[in-house]
Amino acid sequence: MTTTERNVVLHVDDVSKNFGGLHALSDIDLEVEQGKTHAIIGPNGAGKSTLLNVIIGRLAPTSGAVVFDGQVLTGKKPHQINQLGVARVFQTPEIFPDLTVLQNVMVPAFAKRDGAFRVNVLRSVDREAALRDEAEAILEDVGLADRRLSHAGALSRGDKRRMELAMCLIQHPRLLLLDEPTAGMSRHDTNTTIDLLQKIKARGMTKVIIEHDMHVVFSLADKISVLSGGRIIAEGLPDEVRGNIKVQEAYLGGAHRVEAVH
Ligand SMILES: Nc1ncnc2c1ncn2[C@@H]1O[C@H](COP(=O)(O)OP(=O)(O)OP(=O)(O)O)[C@@H](O)[C@H]1O
Repeated sequence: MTTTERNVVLHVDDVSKNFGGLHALSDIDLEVEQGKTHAIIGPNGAGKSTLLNVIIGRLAPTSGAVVFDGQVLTGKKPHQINQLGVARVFQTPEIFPDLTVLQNVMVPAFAKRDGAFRVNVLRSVDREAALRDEAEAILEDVGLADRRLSHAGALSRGDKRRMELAMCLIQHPRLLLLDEPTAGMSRHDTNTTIDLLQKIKARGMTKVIIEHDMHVVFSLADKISVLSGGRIIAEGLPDEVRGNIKVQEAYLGGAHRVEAVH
């Protein structure tokens, strides 16, 4: 089947990234289909965050290119890539600690609309009742409605991550990149986030997710790519990857089975 028939929206084309003499990524090819959730797993230091940072323009690849929906992202700045409909949730949430939770969620919507953060953004925030209604609905979705008037800096780590997810969702991204979205969350909050991400999937949003928690991976992923030592060593449907002996060996040194990681 050709990539057009499969409706591939994100192509990572032969990407390598060196840090000095370290080959963090070598010859990475990845295809992500419209509306699917593609998980990237692998041991610590495998190159997962580096790959995500190359996709969003935070790092320039040493060679190769990233193409989203027919547009070459490589060489564009992160905010330009964001304008094309690509949003991301980082391992360490990037938030405005002195603003309220509600204001934090509204700011990215203005940034997307205006192309950049404006000095008068807070004045605009007050005028935009419709946007506030949407932000409140999204906060309801992520389970933070009752914290909407709290200062963002006062939130727990898990709540900050949910707020950052809300900051992404209000941009209505076509591609959402998630770097360990449930890190720091309790099992209950993790399951709530899985439910939310499944709901988003039902709306057709394409997602790339980096995750160590195999419960999250196997709950959400349509396809899994396994990175080890900067190379993709296996790729396929969750059941194919689960049973792949190379993955068992590389991912866990052969000590455990992938499905045993919780
Ligand atoms: N800015 C940098 N400068 C030098 N080396 C780096 C840089 N960023 C990452 N590396 C190295 O590149 C390799 C891949 O790192 P990366 O953070 O992408 O791995 P990862 O799979 O995301 O790991 P983890 O699961 O621990 O987050 C590691 O050896 C790391 O030390």
